[in-house]
Amino acid sequence: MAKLFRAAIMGPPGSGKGTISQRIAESFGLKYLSSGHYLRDSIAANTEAGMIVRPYVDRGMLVPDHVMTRLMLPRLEQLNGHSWLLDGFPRTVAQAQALNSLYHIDMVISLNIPYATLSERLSDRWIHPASGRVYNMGFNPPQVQGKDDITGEPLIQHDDDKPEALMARLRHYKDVAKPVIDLYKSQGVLHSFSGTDTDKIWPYINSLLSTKMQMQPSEAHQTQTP
Ligand SMILES: Nc1ncnc2c1ncn2[C@@H]1O[C@H](COP(=O)(O)OP(=O)(O)OP(=O)(O)O)[C@@H](O)[C@H]1O
Ligand SMILES: O=c1ccn([C@@H]2O[C@H](COP(=O)(O)OP(=O)(O)O)[C@@H](O)[C@H]2O)c(=O)[nH]1
Repeated sequence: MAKLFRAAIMGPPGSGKGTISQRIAESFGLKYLSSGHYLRDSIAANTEAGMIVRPYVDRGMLVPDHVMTRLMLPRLEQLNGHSWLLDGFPRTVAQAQALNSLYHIDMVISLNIPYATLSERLSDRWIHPASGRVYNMGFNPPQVQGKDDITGEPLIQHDDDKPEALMARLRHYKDVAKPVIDLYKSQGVLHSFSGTDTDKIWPYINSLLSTKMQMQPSEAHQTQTP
């Protein structure tokens, strides 16, 4: 049976998590689970989960840990038997501890990108809400302006990508993420990447993943494989 690989990607808004995750999922066949996409989809579909999280997401506040873990852990259970990559979860130490109690995390990728780059990217970020595909008018523009390449559906911008909201989100990210990053560092699974361009960072992530995915211990040695 194929060896399973479990990873998470962290970084401030606009650091390229979604862009890099898309490449990792395509190149290495990992299932991609983004907490932000999942919550936004749930809100759009008016599900019970969506109604619970809406007040937080609308205000750009973190959803409480117990709600988040209750929503995300069953999603991971559905990925039983697959390698996966998480984006946006875990966001806090409590979430990381809940995840750690069930799964061995093989790798955490942390992205360090200068503020000016984040701000410039996000002011020009366009999203296809149904799939989460991201575009940027300079970096990876859609083939037809304002339309998703695959479905032709309209692209949208998030209100909280505007510079004023971004500054607050970044400050908040730093406070909350630091202890999570420290936790994964102490577990020896953290890999940090700095730079202003995903295309320059990507070859390093690609080669690291190629090496690590070959070096996986047998499943018998993993802490748990639910
Ligand atoms: N792990 C989490 N814990 C708590 N709340 C979360 C979590 N993941 C997502 N959320 C909620 O969903 C919202 C959107 O999540 P998302 O990951 O898209 O955040 P974001 O800051 O917009 O990210 P980015 O711009 O990097 O894609 C957050 O503002 C928050 O309300
Ligand atoms: O080197 C890069 C990487 C990403 N982007 C764009 O920057 C925005 C933020 O990227 P992403 O959504 O992947 O970041 P996240 O918020 O998920 O970390 C998107 O419009 C990307 O198309 C960019 O212009 N240059």
